[in-house]
Amino acid sequence: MTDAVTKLWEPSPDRAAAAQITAFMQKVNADSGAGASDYDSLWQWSVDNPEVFWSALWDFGGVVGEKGAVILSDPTAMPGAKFFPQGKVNFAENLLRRSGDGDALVFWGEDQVKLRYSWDQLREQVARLAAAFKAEGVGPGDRVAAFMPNMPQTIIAMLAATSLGAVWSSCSPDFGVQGVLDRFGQIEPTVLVAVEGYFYATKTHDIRDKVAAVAEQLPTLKRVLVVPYTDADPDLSGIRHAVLWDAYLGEGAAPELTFTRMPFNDPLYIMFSSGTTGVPKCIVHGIGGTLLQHLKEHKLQSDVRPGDRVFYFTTCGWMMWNWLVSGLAAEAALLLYDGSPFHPHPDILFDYADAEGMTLFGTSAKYIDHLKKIERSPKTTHKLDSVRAMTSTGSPLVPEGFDYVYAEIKQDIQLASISGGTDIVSCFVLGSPISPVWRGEIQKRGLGMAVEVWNDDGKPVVGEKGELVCTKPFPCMPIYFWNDPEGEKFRAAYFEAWPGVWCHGDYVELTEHGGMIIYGRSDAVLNPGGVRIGTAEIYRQVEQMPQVMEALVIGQDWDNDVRVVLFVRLAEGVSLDDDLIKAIKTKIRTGCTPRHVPAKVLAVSDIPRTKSGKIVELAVRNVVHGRPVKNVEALANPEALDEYRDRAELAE
Ligand SMILES: CC(=O)CC(=O)O
Repeated sequence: MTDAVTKLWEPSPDRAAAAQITAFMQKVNADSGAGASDYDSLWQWSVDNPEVFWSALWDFGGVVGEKGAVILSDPTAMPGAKFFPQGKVNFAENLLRRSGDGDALVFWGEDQVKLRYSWDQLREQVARLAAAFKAEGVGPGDRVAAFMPNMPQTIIAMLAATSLGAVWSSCSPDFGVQGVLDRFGQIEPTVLVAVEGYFYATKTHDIRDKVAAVAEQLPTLKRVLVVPYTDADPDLSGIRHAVLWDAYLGEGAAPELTFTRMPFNDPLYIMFSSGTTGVPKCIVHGIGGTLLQHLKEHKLQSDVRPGDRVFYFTTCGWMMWNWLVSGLAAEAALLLYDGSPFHPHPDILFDYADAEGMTLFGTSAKYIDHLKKIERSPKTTHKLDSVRAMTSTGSPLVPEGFDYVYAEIKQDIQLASISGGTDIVSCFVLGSPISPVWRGEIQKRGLGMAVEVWNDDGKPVVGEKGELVCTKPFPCMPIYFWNDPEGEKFRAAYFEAWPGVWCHGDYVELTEHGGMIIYGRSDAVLNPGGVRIGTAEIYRQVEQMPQVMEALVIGQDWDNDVRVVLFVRLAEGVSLDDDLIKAIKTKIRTGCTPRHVPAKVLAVSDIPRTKSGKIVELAVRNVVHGRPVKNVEALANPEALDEYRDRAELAE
């Protein structure tokens, strides 16, 4: 049920000609006879020739390291294929390839703290910290964990750890003690890097008690390195093994920075599944796979160039932080922000864009939806001259969100809705700087990613809804799950539906433009009367209504069938009377089909979400069915679930 689709943007011929992906295409045409003339033919060649493609990408991305003679071993084993099995790289070495006094990191902690590091200063800080870590005994394979905001010291610590071949894992300081222990307790870190407090929505949060409790319960810790953020001289007497950042880094001449080159497929990051279905799974990503994939996504798919200024609104508990920091490998400066994106006022990120010459503005669909709801018009209040691309993720960006960006933010911009996630620390589908943007569609499938949409019979379909699958190995597949020696949890997570094929769990449609529409998570699909409905189809309709701020929809088991139940958070001063319920149902009936119309519409004051902002349909479904919700620690607002429990309206 795709509407007539409008082309909203197209790169000018000059812009397309100057894009790095064009240079890459010319190179592989000349060197390897790729015969590509546009994005789609380049994509086809890349998935048909994975060894040539990923090897060419290594060269084009200027990867620092040793490639080895073998590009791909066991090419048909999935899982099991290995890219660059003899390759050796160091992640930090690749990110610190630039030097000089130009900006490498800029930081705004809301409007409270501003910091700036040049490439040389960044390198010096990394060198000091790496030497201190090394003296502590940190080496290859050891885990360094961070309980940190998205600030420069987090990146410095990651680079110092990975320069030594250590493995990095992070979560944001709004996590509760149990949430941190559920994650870091599994991976047994040697060092914890933490702040003493953080700012959110202009308030200061002192987290020393949380840090102390975490340190107490992580027996493997040798050191807790504390970054003073909200208080320059905090009392750390309650935190075992605590030392302040400056004291730990030391004074005097900085030591020389060296890099331990590690096997390409050794661990770099440990990420965590959102964990609302049990203790979070520890997803381990490899050094080389992450590096190569991010080089591709930055340079080719987002046209990030040396000297660019890349921003993503993220915490370091979300994989978009890992994606952002790799921008250093494309020689871009990173614009970091921590805190609320709406404080001290709703335009703060646009102030940041103008003040710092932002070139890529990365954000979430929820942020765009919210700006639209509160009727901001950044194009009239800000210049935004430097911004060439905007990316959106976290949940599907609806067609009206595309309209809003072009009408109210900027007309000449590549708007790339992107999607993949923690499981691959990157994207399956994302932007193409040489292709049009069609309303409501993610532009393209990522180069080298053999993404298809399969129907229930496991047949590829176009223009029909189905499962997003990837049929061939790709380098940024997790290398394994932590504490899963036989790989059982790993296989169960991705390869159960179709052996040998990655099934991502997204309910999607491949369009005639080679673009993708995401209708929601497959496990949240509603099934009234046996008809499959993606949750995003319903959100798209109700969130257009000014009375509705946000919505969450589930299927409730009812009378041997499933009925659709819609929860709405209403705008201030609006109440859910019969007229509004009728208007909501009419909007859904006319925008979708009678099958989509909810049997029940209920008002709630809050929508539960994970700490990275994703609404948790499955947790609500469990609460409504009286089933336990595992690991509520993963939620930003677990108390919100109470409103969904034992609702009398859902018993009749
Ligand atoms: C790239 C993404 O898919 C990010 C996310 O939604 O988690």
